[in-house]
This record gives sequence, structure tokens and C-alpha cells, in this order.
Amino acid sequence: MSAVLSTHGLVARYGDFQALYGVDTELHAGEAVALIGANGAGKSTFLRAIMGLLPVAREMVRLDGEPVGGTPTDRMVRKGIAIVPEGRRLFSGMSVEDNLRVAIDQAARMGAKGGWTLQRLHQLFPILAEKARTPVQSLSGGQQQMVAIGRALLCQPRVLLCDEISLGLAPKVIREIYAALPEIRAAGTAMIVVEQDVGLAKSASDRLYCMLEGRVTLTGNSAEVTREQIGEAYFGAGHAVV
Ligand SMILES: Nc1ncnc2c1ncn2[C@@H]1O[C@H](COP(=O)(O)OP(=O)(O)OP(=O)(O)O)[C@@H](O)[C@H]1O
Repeated sequence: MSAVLSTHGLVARYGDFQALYGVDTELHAGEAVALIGANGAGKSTFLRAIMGLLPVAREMVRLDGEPVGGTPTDRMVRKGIAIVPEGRRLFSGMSVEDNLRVAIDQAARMGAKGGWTLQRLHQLFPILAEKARTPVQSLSGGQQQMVAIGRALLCQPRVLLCDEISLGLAPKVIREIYAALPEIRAAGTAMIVVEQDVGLAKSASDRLYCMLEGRVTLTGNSAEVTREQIGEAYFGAGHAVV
């Protein structure tokens, strides 16, 4: 099966500091892949590099086989990739609906077509209909995360990149948000889910990659990789199992 999104020897730097060392990954159509690893392993950098937020060589990122590395972010969105960034980055001072309308307008300008509408989003996260006129800064963290996911979906992506969408949220809210992911996949969107909670990452994905200090240290079927394998890949050989 050919990959919808793949990276090939992906290298990324912040000035003199090298954050990624030749990362090879594949994401197939309709697949959910989890990316796990400790703080500073390079997970967010990996997503940023894909999204054109860091300079990378063209051949290092492929979309449907086409080299797209270093393509500016707005063009990556146009090509069908959307990101739910760490920290959500909503437009403060604007209502829930106005935040979502920004994405709708952007998708319309780009000519992006897909099945995500405000109505459908309200079915996925009913609270967004109730809070449509509420300024986003007045929402709870979980509700803000739902807006951030909704905003990404309204760009009609084929690939959704989620950066630590559970961060700082209560377990009940995390369950609610993760419960929406299968429906998003069923709509035909493949996803890469960056997640620090290993149990959550495993349950939400078909396959996983573990990163350590900018390198992939483990890849396998999420249902098959063991705690011991993950512990070693997460912290390096010789460390305690998580
Ligand atoms: N803007 C930046 N400038 C310099 N170094 C950075 C920058 N952003 C990240 N780094 C460094 O790059 C490495 C990878 O960071 P990254 O944020 O990708 O890790 P992460 O796995 O996403 O961790 P976290 O869970 O803490 O977000 C870290 O050593 C980090 O300090």
C-alpha cells in the first residue's frame, strides 16, 4: 500500500541545534499513527517540519509520493494537511463560531472540498453549537480543544496532525475528545497523533512510532508492541519500564 504521507531521512534544525536525525515514517490512507516520546524527543518538531514551519529539503516529505518538504504552511493546508497545534492557538476575542468561520472561509478560498460542515461538527461536538457565540477565551480547555480540532477539520484535510490534544485536560474530557477520533477517521481522514500518554496513544492508533532525541527508536503495531519495548525506546536501553 502506498503512503499518503511519508518522511524520508527527515532532518530539522533550530539554528545550530539539530532536533531531528533522519526520521523515516509512513502514514497510509485512513490510518491512525501515534507518535510517542518523552519531552524534547522531537515530536512537535516532526509535525512542524511536515507543515513547512521549519526549513527541510523537498525530498524529505512526500504527499501521495510527491516531494513537498519545505512547502509553505498555507500550501500544505491546501494540499490537504491540517494541524491541531500544541496550545490550540485560537483567535482570542472571537467567538467559537467566528473561529470556525475563519477555517470555512479559508477552505472556500482554497477550493478545498470535503464533508466537514458546521452542522457535522456540531454533531461531533454538540457543545460547540451551544457555545457558538461564546468568546473562545471563556471556554474550558477541553472545549477550546474541540474548537481547535473543528477548525482543522473545516479545512477538509486528508491528513490531520494532532499535537498533544490531551495536554492539561481532565481524564473525562480526554476520553470525550479521543472518542471523536474514530469518527474523523471514518470520514476518510488519516491522522498522526502526538501523545505523551502511552496507553491513550496505543488505543487511538493502528501503529506507533516512538522517538528519542530526534530519532525513531521503535515502530510497530500498537496492539502488539510491549511495555518493555516501549520503555526501552522511550528512555533508551537500560532504563526502567514506564
Ligand atoms: N524554537 C526552538 N528553538 C530551539 N530549540 C528548540 C525549539 N523548539 C524545540 N527545540 C528543541 O528541539 C528539541 C525537540 O523539541 P520538541 O518540542 O520537538 O519536542 P517534543 O517531543 O515535542 O517535546 P514536548 O512534549 O516537550 O513538546 C528539544 O530539545 C527542544 O528543546
